[in-house]
Amino acid sequence: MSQKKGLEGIVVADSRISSIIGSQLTYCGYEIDDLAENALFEEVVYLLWNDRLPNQQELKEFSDKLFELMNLDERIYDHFKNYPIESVHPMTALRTALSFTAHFDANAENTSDAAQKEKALRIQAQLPALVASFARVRNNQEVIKPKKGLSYAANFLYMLNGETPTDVQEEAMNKVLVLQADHELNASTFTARVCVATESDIYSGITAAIGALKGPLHGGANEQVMNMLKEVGSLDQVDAYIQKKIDNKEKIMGIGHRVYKEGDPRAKYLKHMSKKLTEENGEGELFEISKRIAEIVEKEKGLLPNVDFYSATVYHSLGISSDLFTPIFAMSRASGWTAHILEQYADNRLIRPRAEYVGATGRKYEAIENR
Ligand SMILES: CC(=O)SCCNC(=O)CCNC(=O)[C@H](O)C(C)(C)COP(=O)(O)OP(=O)(O)OC[C@H]1O[C@@H](n2cnc3c(N)ncnc32)[C@H](O)[C@@H]1OP(=O)(O)O
Ligand SMILES: O=C([O-])CC(=O)C(=O)O
Repeated sequence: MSQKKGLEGIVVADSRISSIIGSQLTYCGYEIDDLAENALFEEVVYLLWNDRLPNQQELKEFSDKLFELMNLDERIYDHFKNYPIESVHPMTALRTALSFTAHFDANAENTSDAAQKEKALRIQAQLPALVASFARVRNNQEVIKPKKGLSYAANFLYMLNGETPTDVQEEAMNKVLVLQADHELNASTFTARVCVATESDIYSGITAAIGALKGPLHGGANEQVMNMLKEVGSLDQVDAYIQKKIDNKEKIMGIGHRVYKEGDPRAKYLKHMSKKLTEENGEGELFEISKRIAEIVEKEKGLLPNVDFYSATVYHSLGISSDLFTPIFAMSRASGWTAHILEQYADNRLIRPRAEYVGATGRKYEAIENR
């Protein structure tokens, strides 16, 4: 296949934010394993935006500011009530809602460095509140405001469920957020960079990125993985189900990657977490089904699980509805999107590739009655 289809392997930017070499992923020079084991998601966001980890005082100020901005304008909570709620996918809702939040930001069009950073912070803070409040409004539940003193991960679960999460739940959510925060020039990040390279605003860049993440070949795969597991139903059905998909040349969701050919380094954490959490919930069979799917696809096609494969059962074990999986991915990836947008602004040039014309030539306009 020609490289130009899908821009495979084509380097189009210099970036200091994340790097993929073989199966090694780093954020600003820190290995993903180190950060997944030790870091709070807020620290990772700070790292991606400032190219260094915060000290204690900086982290406190940063977390306080995030908390402050998490409280949405009442009109934003209210606007969800005007959605034809039963039919709106949460990613569609998020795409609209994030765009709507720009209406409440007096600095939306301000292009100073300070204003751009402030907007990044505002977006990062508002996303969990948007996802959680949409989920509650569609279920006819009261919206829950963030609680002071909780981490970003815990506050999201609190706003979603109305209960402070257990340590195990908070740790799992934090880890998933850290693991998905950035990933070089994936499709949604590239989308964000293309958008703001026209000197458009950061809200437009993030709205465009949410749209790109939604697709099942990208972030939308996590929801499809859960649908597949439900469809398979039980361990004894896996082999026949997957063989049929392979025979029909259908893609198996959560498997394969454009860059990683020897395995996605994030998947091993998520696999481990999936095993632990599903067993604790008495749903160990879901993990066993996932593991068997991965074994068959590796044997038959030589393809390995990506970040979306085991994250599905991790989210499911946290009691999260499957159509919220991709919005949660967006909450995490917003940190990378905004980091890349700020990097693009700092050294911008319009992104405008070429296409090779392969269509008809030499046609002449013909009057409509003669066609
Ligand atoms: C956060 C993320 O975005 S991670 C990716 C999430 N997406 C998914 O999980 C969706 C399923 N996976 C896929 O569709 C692909 O592997 C992608 C989109 C991730 C990568 O795609 P590309 O690099 O473009 O690979 P491409 O789609 O060209 O596949 C190459 C070959 O492997 C096959 N293949 C790739 N992924 C899969 C899969 N999941 N199941 C079955 N076959 C697959 C293709 O059918 C193709 O086979 P062929 O050469 O016989 O036609
Ligand atoms: O990099 C990619 O193409 C997809 C991916 O894994 C991500 O966005 O995390």
